[in-house]
Amino acid sequence: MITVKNIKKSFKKQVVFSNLSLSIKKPSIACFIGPNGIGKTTLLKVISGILHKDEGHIFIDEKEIFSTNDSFGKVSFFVNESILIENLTGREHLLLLLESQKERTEKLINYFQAEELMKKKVKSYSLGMRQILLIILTCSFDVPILIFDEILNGLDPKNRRKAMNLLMKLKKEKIILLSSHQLTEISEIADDVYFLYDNTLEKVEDMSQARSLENLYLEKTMGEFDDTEIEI
Ligand SMILES: Nc1ncnc2c1ncn2[C@@H]1O[C@H](COP(=O)(O)OP(=O)(O)OP(=O)(O)O)[C@@H](O)[C@H]1O
Repeated sequence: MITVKNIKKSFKKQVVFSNLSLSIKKPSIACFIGPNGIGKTTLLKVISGILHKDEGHIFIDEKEIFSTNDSFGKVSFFVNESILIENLTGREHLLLLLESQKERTEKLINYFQAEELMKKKVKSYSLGMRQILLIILTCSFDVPILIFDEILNGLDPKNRRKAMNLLMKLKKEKIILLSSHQLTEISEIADDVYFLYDNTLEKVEDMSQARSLENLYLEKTMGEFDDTEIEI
């Protein structure tokens, strides 16, 4: 269970968000959507304890989270590809994992048919290959909360479908937090969608009412929409 109460985060003078609250009580997929630069990644990092918040409270299973020390063993989050080490192979990254996670990891490698990928150095990886490694690393931890930032980015249709099926399976027993711009896929797998915009976190109450999540998104951000033709 995750409870977020009135959190605020700023970088120097820039307030990214303030007074945001959220409660997720049962295993499910919750996805954060919203414009570029609005604060989705920052919110995921704050919830996981990677970034310190300025104000407010975060509780995971009633334990207050101040840093990754508090979320350790409860949350798996590999932030994004910047965490990968270019001169190591995929397999060498897996050496960071505990012995108890190895069986799970091998199942994931097999699932993504990533045996060859694991032998290569990360510096030779494409965007999609990096994403697969991040998914394998994150899911190797059998913890109650998994967090993915833009997990579906760069995956080809087959691997995207595999990743979605994996999330659908894992959500039966875990809370999964995602950020994404892939609204069609998100409307297929997410139980709850939260729209981060204008310093509010609005839950999309009835996704069936919206003709599609994308239409809803465009309606909300229409004021910003500028269809001026480019002079080039
Ligand atoms: N380490 C940092 N130092 C200073 N500003 C930061 C830092 N990280 C993020 N920001 C700023 O915080 C704001 C939110 O960024 P964030 O990465 O959370 O957005 P996002 O919603 O995930 O965007 P996108 O959809 O483009 O990935 C942006 O204005 C960004 O420039």
